[in-house]
Amino acid sequence: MYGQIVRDGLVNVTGIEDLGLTSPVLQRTSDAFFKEISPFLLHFGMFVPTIIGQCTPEQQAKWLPLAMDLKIIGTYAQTELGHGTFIRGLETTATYDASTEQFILKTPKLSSYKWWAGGLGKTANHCIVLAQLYTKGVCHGPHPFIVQIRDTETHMPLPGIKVGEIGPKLGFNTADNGFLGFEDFRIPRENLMMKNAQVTKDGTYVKVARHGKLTYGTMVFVRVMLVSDMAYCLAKAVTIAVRYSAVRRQSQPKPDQPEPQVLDYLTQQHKLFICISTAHAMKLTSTWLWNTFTGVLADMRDGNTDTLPELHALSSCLKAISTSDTSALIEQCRFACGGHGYMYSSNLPALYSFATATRTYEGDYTVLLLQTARFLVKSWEQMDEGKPLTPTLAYLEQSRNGSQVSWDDSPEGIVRGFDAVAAGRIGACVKSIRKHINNGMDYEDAWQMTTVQLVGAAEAHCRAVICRVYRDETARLTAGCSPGVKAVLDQLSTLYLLYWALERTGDLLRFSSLSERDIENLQARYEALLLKIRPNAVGLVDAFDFRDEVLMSTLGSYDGRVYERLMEEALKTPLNREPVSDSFHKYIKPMMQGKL
Ligand SMILES: CCCCCCCC/C=C\CCCC(=O)SCCNC(=O)CCNC(=O)[C@H](O)C(C)(C)COP(=O)(O)OP(=O)(O)OC[C@H]1O[C@@H](n2cnc3c(N)ncnc32)[C@H](O)[C@@H]1OP(=O)(O)O
Ligand SMILES: Cc1cc2nc3c(=O)[nH]c(=O)nc-3n(C[C@H](O)[C@H](O)[C@H](O)COP(=O)(O)OP(=O)(O)OC[C@H]3O[C@@H](n4cnc5c(N)ncnc54)[C@H](O)[C@@H]3O)c2cc1C
Repeated sequence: MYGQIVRDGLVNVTGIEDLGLTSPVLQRTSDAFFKEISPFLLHFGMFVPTIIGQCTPEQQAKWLPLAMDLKIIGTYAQTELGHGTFIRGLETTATYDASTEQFILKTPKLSSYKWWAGGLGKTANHCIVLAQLYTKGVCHGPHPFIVQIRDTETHMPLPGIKVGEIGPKLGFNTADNGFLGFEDFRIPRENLMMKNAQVTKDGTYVKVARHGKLTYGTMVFVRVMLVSDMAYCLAKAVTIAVRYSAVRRQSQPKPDQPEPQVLDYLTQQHKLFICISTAHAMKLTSTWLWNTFTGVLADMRDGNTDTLPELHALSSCLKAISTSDTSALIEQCRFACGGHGYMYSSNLPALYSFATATRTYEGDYTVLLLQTARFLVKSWEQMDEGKPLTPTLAYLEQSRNGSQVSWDDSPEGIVRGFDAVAAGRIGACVKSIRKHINNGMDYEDAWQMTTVQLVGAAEAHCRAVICRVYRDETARLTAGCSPGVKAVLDQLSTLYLLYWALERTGDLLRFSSLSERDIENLQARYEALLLKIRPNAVGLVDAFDFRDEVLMSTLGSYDGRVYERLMEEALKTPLNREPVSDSFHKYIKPMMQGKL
């Protein structure tokens, strides 16, 4: 299994590199090789971006060509057995020895061992290691180091290195996630990645970057990328589920009628059409986020880090919500396919196991939403002090006078409704924190007592951002489309708004003038829209344009030969090589004969 996945991975990487293909094609072409994950994912996904983001030009000149030519294979080892979220609590140390101009790496306890890095177990010979930097007896916090861990000729672990694979997981079982321990392992001073901080030969620590969190830059980049990855992953899952639902016929609602396509059931449309809308919503939002990200990078190149906090807040909540929504909706796609959706050959289990992992890695869902909440509360307090708000928080102004937003069920009105919900929930959090403080709590305890509400406020803010971006970008991009295409894409964006308005009626009743009758109207409009989308459902997923080789699904292939493909895959199962398993003769027959 591992050998084959490495072979496929190299064919994929070297083949595409030779063809000089761009990342979208890389993304689609890669998926034609793996149902799960390549052991080389972290090399290109984090090792190379960290060299670019954390190394000086001189260091890049040394390491980047080696990495891009696959002369070294890397990964990103930050998480430890004992710490993942709390980076400032990482236990691996890098202590500078000025007499030899080296750092000494140590994992002092079992809990200090690096754990999880993709490709670390058996594939990588280098890695980025986040370690607490000590020099002249002072700890300067977590810093990135580039560390060779295996001999590039023999691939044997270097002396002082303990490395191996962490074992089976829910998914990602071809990712070769590993563990790594250091026993007084020495690396040259130059292996500290010195773009944001340096250590001179005599051990003097020099802070270069104005912002203390630029070390975390790779995580922001990956979070931004993951939003796009989620759109792509969900689009594959809903392509499989909609195509299968068009082929599958089941039950007999009317005695004199043939069994209908299950796609004709309104409940099936309710399960699946939000998945089509969400794939579009996340793709458009990810492009908007990417443009925001590149804008902040440009500002930072000019020495201006003022826009970084908003980018951190946006990337955190959009990564959390996109991965959470995608995990839930891919599972919904599986549910929609009945028993055959549970077959590994459907590819829905593998898509689910990938998506649900993203809810955790690169920042746990709750933790990242609390990071966004921290920014929202600070923004509210700045608004109270009369300071200007950042663009994505302009809606807070509407809540300043505390008046309730009047409900308007037009698409723009619903977007304003979500703004009102976000503003109201943030305001409620601020009120809760202040109440606890007035009752004698310190700020940290008052914050902790409000965290359940804070997570909800961050989710509401993120939903409001997605709704607004999805609607605005759809309007902008369909301006030049044919009326037919515009109508269908408008239906999808309206469906997203109606779906989430119905999911959040409690909040809308609390923070707008929404009435019971309005809710009835929303429900009726939603159901009517499902029926309108039905005729275009298969065309909409075909438009995602996944080749069968990329979908890798017995249920989602373009020709619809579902039952033939299921049987073809079943007959390939090793257990079907012989009519009678040798376990019969070894165990079952003796048992039947009372001889066990
Ligand atoms: C081709 C591309 C392909 C991409 C796809 C690749 C897929 C690869 C597959 C799998 C890889 C998985 C890899 C990993 O999982 S790597 C490990 C990821 N780990 C994490 O994400 C850890 C999450 N934890 C954190 O981010 C932080 O610990 C924290 C939760 C933010 C808390 O940190 P800390 O306690 O230091 O921070 P505070 O809460 O006290 O905040 C201090 C101030 O710093 C600001 N801050 C925090 N983080 C950032 C950041 N990333 N960027 C900018 N600013 C940040 C925070 O807002 C506070 O600011 P303030 O002004 O409010 O004080
Ligand atoms: C498939 C996969 C691949 C991975 N690949 C890599 C990799 O290549 N490199 C790497 O370095 N890491 C990798 N990781 C590790 C990943 O980054 C961590 O698992 C993730 O950051 C979460 O940290 P944790 O596991 O310590 O969970 P914890 O933070 O211990 O979370 C446990 C629980 O505590 C809660 N919690 C934690 N802190 C707070 C808080 N402040 N407030 C409220 N609740 C809190 C969480 O919400 C969660 O419910 C990978 C993980 C997975 C699953």
